[in-house]
Amino acid sequence: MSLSVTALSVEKSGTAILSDVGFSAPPRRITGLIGPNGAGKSTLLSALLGLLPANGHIAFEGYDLPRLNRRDRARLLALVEQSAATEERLSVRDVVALGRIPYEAAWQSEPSPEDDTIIDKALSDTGTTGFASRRFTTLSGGEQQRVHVARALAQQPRLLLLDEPTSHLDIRAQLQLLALLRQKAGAGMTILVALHDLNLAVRFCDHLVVLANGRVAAQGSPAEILTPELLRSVYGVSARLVSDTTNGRPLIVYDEAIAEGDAQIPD
Ligand SMILES: Nc1ncnc2c1ncn2[C@@H]1O[C@H](COP(=O)(O)OP(=O)(O)OP(=O)(O)O)[C@@H](O)[C@H]1O
Repeated sequence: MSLSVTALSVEKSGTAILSDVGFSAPPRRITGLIGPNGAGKSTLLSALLGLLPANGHIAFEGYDLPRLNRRDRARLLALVEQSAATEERLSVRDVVALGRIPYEAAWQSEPSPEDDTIIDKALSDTGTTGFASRRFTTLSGGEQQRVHVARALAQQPRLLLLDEPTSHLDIRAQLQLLALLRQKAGAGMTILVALHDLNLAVRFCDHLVVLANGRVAAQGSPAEILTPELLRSVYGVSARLVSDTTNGRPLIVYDEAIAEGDAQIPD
């Protein structure tokens, strides 16, 4: 069953940040959450994880997510945040092991042999095995980002949420991460990923949800919804879509930012 969000609203400091947001993310697929700066993508991901008070309905695989306790929710879904504070002294392996906390028995102080296998797999999937014994804070931004993905994978979620997971990655690491997400979706994970790179979104996502001004401006397959009109009205750019014969998906070629008054961002 899909992730289904209905009439979701979030306020911060008395300001409406998300209003009447409704969308679904198909199971075992990658859904891209796109939209300009400030559209509400991070707020939406935090609300799905239950980190913010929100009104509305969030259902996943028959569960009413806001009604689940923290531990059950953490076994069902994981979030890779844009930036996450991490305890200074932890090794990379310790950070990834945090993903196993929702499964720990009350008396358990060390990861079990089964946990160790899962942690090893998460490290190798993200190409971070070589850093395992390093102190996390000594890693570069891109290396840290991959470790945060490993921590979320170690959580073995059925629903994986990622907030701009490619922002610090070089192009090879970006392609590797998105290929890994495709593999995880193929193996049964439902994935919702906020992305700024629309060409990556077109190439790797099965479904897109476009946020603008805290509302859903469009949702559907990349080919259906990414039109020059949408790029103009939501992002304020003039752009063309050209066909890429290698994978049948279009490529976006950006021409220029249009004058602010010309963009018609939906209210
Ligand atoms: N405490 C607050 N009070 C008022 N507005 C806030 C508060 N916190 C966040 N906002 C606003 O909420 C909006 C949505 O922020 P959010 O971080 O969800 O956007 P985003 O789509 O993830 O942006 P980006 O692409 O820049 O990461 C922004 O305009 C932000 O300024």
